[in-house]
Amino acid sequence: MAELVFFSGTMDCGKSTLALQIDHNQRARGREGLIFTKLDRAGESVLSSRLGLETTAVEVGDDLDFWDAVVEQLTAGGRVDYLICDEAQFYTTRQVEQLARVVDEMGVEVTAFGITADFRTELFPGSRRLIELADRVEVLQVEALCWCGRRATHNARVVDGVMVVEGEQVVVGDTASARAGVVEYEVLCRRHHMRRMNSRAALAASPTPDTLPFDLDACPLPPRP
Ligand SMILES: Nc1ncnc2c1ncn2[C@@H]1O[C@H](COP(=O)(O)OP(=O)(O)O)[C@@H](O)[C@H]1O
Ligand SMILES: Cc1cn([C@H]2C[C@H](O)[C@@H](COP(=O)(O)O)O2)c(=O)[nH]c1=O
Repeated sequence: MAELVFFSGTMDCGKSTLALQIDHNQRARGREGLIFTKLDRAGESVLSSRLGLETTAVEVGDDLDFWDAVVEQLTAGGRVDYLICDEAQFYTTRQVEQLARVVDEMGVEVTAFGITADFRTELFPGSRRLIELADRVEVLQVEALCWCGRRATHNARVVDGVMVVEGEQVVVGDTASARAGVVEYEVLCRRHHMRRMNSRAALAASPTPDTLPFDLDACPLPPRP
């Protein structure tokens, strides 16, 4: 029976890599599918992994209708066994509802991938609807790590080395950028996200440049805004 599955987690935990692997394995067995993405860092209509692999994909604009996209493919004589949907946090709630309908009424397997929450720890609309509707929500096996060694569970936005907690929900970016003024992201454990202690702040607070404060008491709480 077809399912709507949501692979969810922080940035940099291997979601796009898994999306490419699932597509590869399906194709290797003669199954045919459609690949979708939205606002991938590598550019329009590309699904890219930090491991260096990428593939072309359909760019999901706000007016794309998944039901219509599948019908169009079938009408043109194509087959659609599955959909791979990356960066699904950016999809609209209506689009996630269309995905559920594609599963239930067309029997097409839909696997979606996306970050759960934004830099303020608030759910993205697409992720919220996927959590509400998915048959299964899966956490990836590969652990992205906080600088302290704990499993990373949250995404921090960093500008010029400083963690920020205000701004637009959507700003495309990567987990490391050397360019000044450019938004970058760092994955953190909850403790360090709540303390607003990214790796740069931890380094500044450590007694020597080589020692990060693994002792939580050594991490000062930032002043309340
Ligand atoms: N040079 C590398 N060698 C081995 N693994 C790497 C390398 N660079 C990135 N990775 C792996 O790729 C993962 C990120 O994969 P990606 O699919 O781009 O993540 P996501 O889509 O979740 O943001 C990292 O967690 C790490 O395991
Ligand atoms: C936390 C957060 C992230 N984003 C953007 C940054 C990236 O372009 C994508 C996530 O991509 P990945 O393949 O999972 O690394 O989301 C954002 O726009 N807003 C945020 O708060």
